[in-house]
Parts: sequence; C-alpha cells; structure tokens
Amino acid sequence: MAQIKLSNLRHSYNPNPTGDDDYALKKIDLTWEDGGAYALLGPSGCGKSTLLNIISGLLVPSDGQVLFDDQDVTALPPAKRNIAQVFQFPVIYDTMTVYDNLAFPLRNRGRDEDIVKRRVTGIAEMLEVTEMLGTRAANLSPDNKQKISMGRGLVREDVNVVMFDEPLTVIDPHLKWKLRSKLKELHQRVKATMIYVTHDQTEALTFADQVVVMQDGEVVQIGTPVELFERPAHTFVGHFIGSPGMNVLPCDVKDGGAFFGGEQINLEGPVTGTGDGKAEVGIRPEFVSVSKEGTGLAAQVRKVADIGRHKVVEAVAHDSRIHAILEGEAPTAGDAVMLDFKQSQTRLYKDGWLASSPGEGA
Ligand SMILES: Nc1ncnc2c1ncn2[C@@H]1O[C@H](COP(=O)(O)OP(=O)(O)OP(=O)(O)O)[C@@H](O)[C@H]1O
Repeated sequence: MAQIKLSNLRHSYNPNPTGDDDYALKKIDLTWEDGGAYALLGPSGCGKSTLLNIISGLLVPSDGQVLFDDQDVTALPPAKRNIAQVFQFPVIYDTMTVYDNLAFPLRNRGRDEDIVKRRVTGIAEMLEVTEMLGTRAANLSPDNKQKISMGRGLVREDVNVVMFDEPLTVIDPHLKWKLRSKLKELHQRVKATMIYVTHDQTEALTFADQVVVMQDGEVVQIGTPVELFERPAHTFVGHFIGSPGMNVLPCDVKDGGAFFGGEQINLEGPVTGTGDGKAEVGIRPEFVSVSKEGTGLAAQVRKVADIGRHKVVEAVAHDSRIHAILEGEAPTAGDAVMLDFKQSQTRLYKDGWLASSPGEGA
C-alpha cells in the first residue's frame, strides 16, 4: 500500500490549450493517505475518470506529478504501478470457476499455490461466496459476478491502491446497499488504500472516511461525510449533498450583517474577509423549523411532500424557495408560516465559497 500524492496536476485533452476552459482537470493538489477509504464524488463530466486514469497510468497528465510514496510514477505505464481496478461492468472469465477467477491475479504474478489458496479462501469468506468457489462464473447472477470482480481487486496484498469506478452501476437497487456495506466492511478488514468513484452521494457517504468532491475539473472540498453535510465549503457541495440540498438564499452584506429581502438573518458567527455586497445565506432544510406563530421569517407554504420518515415542506419567502425537513406535524399548502433558521447552522457564502466562521461556543 502507498500514499498517493498528486502535485500541481493539470490535464487537457486539447494538445494546444489556451485557457482554463480547455482543461478537464484545472489544478489538483491532493494526497491520498495510505490505507484510507476515499470516495471521489461529482457530477458527470467533472473529471473523475480523467483523474482515475492519471493515477492508474492510462493517461499522462499535461502538467504535474503523480507520486507513490514520494516516488515519481508520472511516466510509468499501468503495469508498473501495481494497482487493482474494479470497473462498472464485471471483468471475469466466464469459463473459469469462481476460485480460478479469484486466483488469477495471484497466479499471474507467480504466487505459490499455498498462498493462492489462503488468499482466495480468505477473500471468498469475507465476500460470503465460499459456497460458489467451485461454480463456473458464467452461471452467476450479475451482482455475484461483480462481487467476484471486487474480490479479484482485493485478493493481492501488495497493491498500492484499489480503485473502484462506479462499481454498483449494474447491480439491482435492492442489492446495492448490501454490496456497499460489504465493501465498507472489507476496507476495515483489509486496510488497503481504496478510491471509490461515483456520482451517487449515498454510495460516497456510506463507503468513505474522506470524500473528495469535484466540480468542473477542480476539487471543491475534501472532508468526512459529516463535515460535508454540516459545513459545505462551497454552495455546490451544499446543493450536491443532501436531499433536498442546502437552501441558498440571495442576501446583501452590510456592516457585517446579512440581509435577506431586507430582513437580517443571524449567521453562525462573524463574516470572514471584508467587503459589503451581494452574497448568499446557506442553511440546510434539516435546520429550518416551521411554526404557525412565533418568530422568524414570514413565508407561505407551497407544497408538502410526505416521504415516509419525514415531510419536506417547500415554502416561499421574498420570492425564494426554502425547504424544511420536519419530523412531526407539518403545515399544509397555502398556510402562512414562520421559518426559523438554527443560528449555529446558518452560513454565509461569497462567490460560492464559505465566508462565515463559527461563533464563540459553537
Ligand atoms: N478522450 C477524451 N477526449 C476529449 N475530451 C474528453 C475525453 N475524455 C473526457 N473528456 C472531457 O473531459 C471532461 C471530464 O471528463 P471525465 O470523463 O473525466 O468526467 P467524469 O466525471 O468521469 O464523467 P462521467 O461520470 O460521465 O464519466 C469532460 O468535459 C469530457 O467531455
């Protein structure tokens, strides 16, 4: 296993790039610590596969370096990087048994049969496929095939990193959660450095200890699932994570205070940086409470969606839509209500970036 460092990395598919827009990866400085469980999360086209291909060696970056334990591997081909990859679609040999499929990466490197047996039976047990070891892979269901594909990625003990590229795409929705939690459990047991690429926030947040969020060729935030939820560094992270995502309301900053439709909104703490002007208030729906009377922002309820565990209220104040997630009683469409924002969770954003700091005692 290794620490993987991406230093001053940029990549353009255009041989003569002129500006930032020509770069699929703009400027990436990122360290993946040895043994970490990482997710690389972002919408389609943000550069996830480009980044993965640069780590695996399928692509040579236009600028910058890839370091494995401080050794520069930027120019090394994939075969020399000692990486295991699990793709969207299972990569297994249908005519071989499950045992031989799992053994393949080890035999290919000339490991002794007793080592092969120990590793294969160990991985099979972790994946709960022991009873399938003698079965021909062609006879497996798609999710079991993908399990074996994952097993092939995990069977070698000497890889620098195991990379998963949207590995649950072909799995039935009701089996996805099972494989997701299995993968998390496997990480805890094998302690390999793992990078899991996905555009699905649930997959990223359940698997990873650290989530790297990308947008438009840049890393916008790296953090634990809780950090990304509680303190999005950028409104993009606020929108992208959560369901519904963070409310982002236009405001004016004047003398250190934030005003939405002329009404002052109490922020978590002081505004960072200087300058009055246009900004945005960010508050997650989980931290908006709704009452018929009381204090707060006057709003009108547009819709209430009952989604089982809780209700999502959509209200409008000063022409902006504001969501609230409520556990118990909820108002009905058309009701006049007061919205109260939990102050410690009310943040300011300027040009998309977090621009308030926690108050004392927060
Ligand atoms: N071979 C290529 N030639 C030219 N442009 C490319 C090539 N591959 C990707 N791109 C462009 O680079 C940008 C990043 O693409 P990339 O595939 O890395 O994103 P992604 O986040 O992995 O998306 P997806 O989840 O859809 O695979 C996109 O604008 C894409 O159109």
